[in-house]
Amino acid sequence: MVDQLRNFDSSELFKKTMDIGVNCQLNGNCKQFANFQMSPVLADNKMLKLKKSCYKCNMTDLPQGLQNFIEEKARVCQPDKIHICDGSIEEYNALLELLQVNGSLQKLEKMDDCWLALTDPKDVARVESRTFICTKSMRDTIPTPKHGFKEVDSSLNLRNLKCTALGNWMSPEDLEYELGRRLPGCMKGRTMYVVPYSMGSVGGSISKIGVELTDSPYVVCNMRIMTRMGIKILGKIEDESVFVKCLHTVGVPLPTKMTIVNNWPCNPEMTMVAHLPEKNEVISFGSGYGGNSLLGKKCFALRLGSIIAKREGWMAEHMLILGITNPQGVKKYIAAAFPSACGKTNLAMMTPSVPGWKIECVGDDIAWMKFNEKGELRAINPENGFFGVCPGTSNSTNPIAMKTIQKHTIFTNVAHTADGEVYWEGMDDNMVSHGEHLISWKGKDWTKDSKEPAAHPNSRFCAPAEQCPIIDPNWESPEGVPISAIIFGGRRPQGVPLIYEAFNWEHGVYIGASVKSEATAAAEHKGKVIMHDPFAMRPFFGYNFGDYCKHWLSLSKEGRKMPKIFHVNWFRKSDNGQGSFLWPGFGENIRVLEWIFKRTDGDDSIAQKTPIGYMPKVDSFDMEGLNIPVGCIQELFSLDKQFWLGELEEIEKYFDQNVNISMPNEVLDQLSSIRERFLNIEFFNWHTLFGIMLNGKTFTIKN
Ligand SMILES: Nc1nc2c(ncn2[C@@H]2O[C@H](COP(=O)(O)OP(=O)(O)OP(=O)(O)O)[C@@H](O)[C@H]2O)c(=O)[nH]1
Ligand SMILES: O=C([O-])CC(=O)C(=O)O
Ligand SMILES: [Mn+2]
Repeated sequence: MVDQLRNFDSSELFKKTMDIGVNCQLNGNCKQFANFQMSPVLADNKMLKLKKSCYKCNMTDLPQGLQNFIEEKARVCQPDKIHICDGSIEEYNALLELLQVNGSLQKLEKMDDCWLALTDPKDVARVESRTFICTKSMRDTIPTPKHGFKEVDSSLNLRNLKCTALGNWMSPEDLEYELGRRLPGCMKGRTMYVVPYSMGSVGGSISKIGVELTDSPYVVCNMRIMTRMGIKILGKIEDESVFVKCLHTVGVPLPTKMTIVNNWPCNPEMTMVAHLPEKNEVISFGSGYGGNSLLGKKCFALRLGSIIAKREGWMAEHMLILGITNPQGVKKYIAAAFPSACGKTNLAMMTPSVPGWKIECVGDDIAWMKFNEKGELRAINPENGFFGVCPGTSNSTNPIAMKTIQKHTIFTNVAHTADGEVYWEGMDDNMVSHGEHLISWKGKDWTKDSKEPAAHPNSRFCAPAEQCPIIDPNWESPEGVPISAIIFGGRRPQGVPLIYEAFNWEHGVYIGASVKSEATAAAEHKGKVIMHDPFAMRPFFGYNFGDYCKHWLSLSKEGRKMPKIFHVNWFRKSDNGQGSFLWPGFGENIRVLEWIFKRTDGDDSIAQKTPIGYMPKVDSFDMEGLNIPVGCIQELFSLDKQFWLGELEEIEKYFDQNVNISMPNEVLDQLSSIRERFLNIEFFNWHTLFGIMLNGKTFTIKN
């Protein structure tokens, strides 16, 4: 029977009716085999029971462009079966059951329709070193570094990959070679799922369509949460040019001699995530995790998205979007870009500590933003769910996220209790009675005395956005919400104050270009080094960063209401970056948003000029009820001249070496102006409530 399956001619398949989701009897007829979903582990003739009334689709009725795409990839990847996803709840449940039967998912019995996947420990985060863009001209993708490319380890198995601090590039010829030794037969023994999806509400003016072919039912289930997925999308595909073509495979054809760990097939030695902007295509091989496999997210919405956005004059950014309402009932929207695992989900779902203020969530990771004909910047969240970091999420830090993830959620790499509840580092103690033993993300017995963490630092929840108790009423608005402010930020243990504001758009572009942050667990980086992460987009640029800066600069035009640009830092530490966080963060961040809110109203009485931008003035910053020592407040707002001169020198060197001749002069001019202002400090009014450190001296000047 299996042999029969192997031998079917995929082109035959396309002449047949794709009758999906209907109970079929196994009768050994290849033609019919092609036509339905069956679990490979249910070979005892127990059919996966899909309820009636699922989508019935004649393959030849599918849009021609889609038929061509499926056929082309099926010929190469040679799946045993093809399943066109209808996106129904019946299909979702059947896939969850399939994953449960084959041991890739466990049901979390104490929760409502919640599931746990434990991955192969080799496949736990995005692999930036194996992620690249393929264009004819290298210059389109990356700036040429002044002192040559990074050395590429031959163990990557990526021929002639050109690696830089601002992205990786491969030529079409080399890509062809690499695909040639990966794709042929890569889906043997598996089902190829066809996942049509929309980024943004279906039919919205900023929305776009993608189709992901994947051999991972785990990916299908997560895509159903993260995107609008299923047959409702098919009607939107008129021709080939309107959808982004995504191909994903775990890279483990069956039968296999490879050791499969945790029933999580993956192929780390051969993993690659390739983007082909000239073909509107993404090809991801070997990893099942997060941004490597849910191709609508980073690959489409950010990397290809940023290219499309540049071409069409809009922006695709790694930003949360929130609605903020003041005690008088005035509402605004703010977008914020922080690098991975630096607090976007937390800010987007914040519970304000100051009474009277309200936060509502539009999105927690990605924003697509476009100026409308009135000159307003309108933003949509192209996603449909949250793929959020678990560790650190608790009823005290992010109660809204905790409420969001109690049902219909897929968890990956968290710990769990014997009776089926989730657990991770930083979760409220009363969620799980301690002393009780847990099972760690590695599937081992775990107690609080264990040396290894219970959950992987990059463990994630995947939950439908509509479950968020503070989801914004306009979160699916097709024309998007109006953006009044853009915030940049990162983890800066030293030197960078809690909040400052750009003098103008060009200065804001410089601030975005100079974002730096301590490395986190969201990618493969080791240790706590401070890395450059311009616009929080370094791993996600689809094209040359110099051109990206030019694009941002070009957005400021007559007649447009340009949002004000800010920089925040929740992560400054005492003792020159060695001690504890100075700022309580989380719900207290509302105090910073309050200042930003007032600034977008044009309140000049609350700001003063410093060399790096506007900062809060005496008494303008709401400190009431904040229980932290005055010394901490002073340190949070202090500006150290030597630190900043060093910082500017380092950024200048980074631009010079890595962006080189691609960097627009406007950005470099901003850097020179900041240095100039530091060297001529008397130009500024230095009086602040908090005191400013200059040359190591502290001036605390009362107004
Ligand atoms: N100290 C402090 N930690 C924070 C704050 N906000 C978030 N964190 C922690 O930072 C980690 C990541 O936060 P997230 O909100 O999930 O980060 P993200 O930017 O959405 O991450 P990605 O999904 O990877 O893009 C969690 O452990 C949080 O608890 C804050 O204001 N202060
Ligand atoms: O892409 C991922 O795996 C998760 C994510 O949001 C990020 O890393 O920023
Ligand atoms: Mn992210």
